[in-house]
Amino acid sequence: MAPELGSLSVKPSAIAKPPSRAYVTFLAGNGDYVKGVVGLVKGLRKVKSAYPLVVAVLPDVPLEHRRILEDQGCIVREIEPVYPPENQTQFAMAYYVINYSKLRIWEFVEYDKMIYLDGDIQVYENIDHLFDLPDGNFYAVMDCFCEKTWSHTPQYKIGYCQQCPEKVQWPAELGQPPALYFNAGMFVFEPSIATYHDLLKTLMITPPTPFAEQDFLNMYFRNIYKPIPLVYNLVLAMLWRHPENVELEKVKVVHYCAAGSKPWRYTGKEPNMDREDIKMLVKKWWDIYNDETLDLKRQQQQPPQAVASAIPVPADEVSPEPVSMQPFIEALTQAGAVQFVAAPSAA
Ligand SMILES: O=c1ccn([C@@H]2O[C@H](COP(=O)(O)OP(=O)(O)O)[C@@H](O)[C@H]2O)c(=O)[nH]1
Ligand SMILES: OC[C@H]1O[C@H](O[C@@H]2[C@@H](O)[C@H](O)[C@@H](O)[C@H](O)[C@@H]2O)[C@H](O)[C@@H](O)[C@H]1O
Ligand SMILES: [Mn+2]
Repeated sequence: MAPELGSLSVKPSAIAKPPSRAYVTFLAGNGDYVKGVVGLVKGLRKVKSAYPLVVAVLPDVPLEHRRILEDQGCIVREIEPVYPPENQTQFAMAYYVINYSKLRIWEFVEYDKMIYLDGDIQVYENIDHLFDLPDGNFYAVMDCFCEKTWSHTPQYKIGYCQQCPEKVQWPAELGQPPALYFNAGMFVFEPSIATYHDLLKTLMITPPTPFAEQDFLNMYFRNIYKPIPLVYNLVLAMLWRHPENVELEKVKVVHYCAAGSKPWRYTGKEPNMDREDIKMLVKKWWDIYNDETLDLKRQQQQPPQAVASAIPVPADEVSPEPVSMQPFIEALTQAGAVQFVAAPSAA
């Protein structure tokens, strides 16, 4: 029976709900990584990201730190730690054992899509367009195997790196070259309860390895991993290990993961830390961290019309141009296993 006009009702499922998206980071301990997260949320604000920053905090993150983050507009979510099975593994860094707790973010299913960023990452150009990448894949930037932290691996021992596979050929007697391997400091993913439970179940039967959850995530997502250009996660060691692959002026996201490069602990004494580009990137981080006009409280005190002028946003960052995803998507659909996903032209 045709419904009367007045009684027309639209099925809830017919009302398309806007996709729910957020950036997410991970914070553990009562130390100084909270500064990294404050810098990150201010950086996302400076590039006018349209999405919030969720912070997955372990129980040991003090209330004072949680308040600082909430005052900056972060959504603070407490998570329980995740530990790998009992093991004798020597992690590349002893504290890496706590990084398995990152796996809890797959449980944040109130979001359809999330971009994970380490707390030692800064976003210098808007990357919101990455949320429009096709669903069903795991997007991240390829890592580099040349730092001493990799000295336990066969690729390090023969001088092979995926960043320059033609420089030292992978010897046939070692079988297939290693699968493409991503840095787990930044990735685009879709939270899912089924994936979350399967991740934890798989973890319990997977012997831990030196790069902890990064190795585990590479193994787990190897069939749907799609490399994205390094402009989305500049692992600092690339500057001295593969300068030919880096166009610093095009880099959108910097990952302060090289030893001695955490801006809030920077002394300039460790190897490579006296480089001019490192000093410039550390200053760039501090400029945002110290910029009070980027503090949420300050912004809320000013009438909206004043806010736009209060933040001296460089011309190329003013209301970021919509980025066409087509080139990205075409590259993805054509990409076999190996090719990069080319950055969109306007990116
Ligand atoms: O004491 C710590 C160690 C790590 N982390 C979090 O875990 C991430 C991964 O650790 P880190 O970035 O130090 O690893 P790297 O990328 O330098 O290897 C950090 O960015 C933080 O988000 C933290 O909050 N507290
Ligand atoms: O727990 C393992 C960690 O492994 C990764 O860091 C490494 C990796 O990038 C190496 O390639 C570098 O040589 C090294 O300096 C750097 O610390 C992730 O950045 C981090 O989020 C986390 O997953
Ligand atoms: Mn990191």
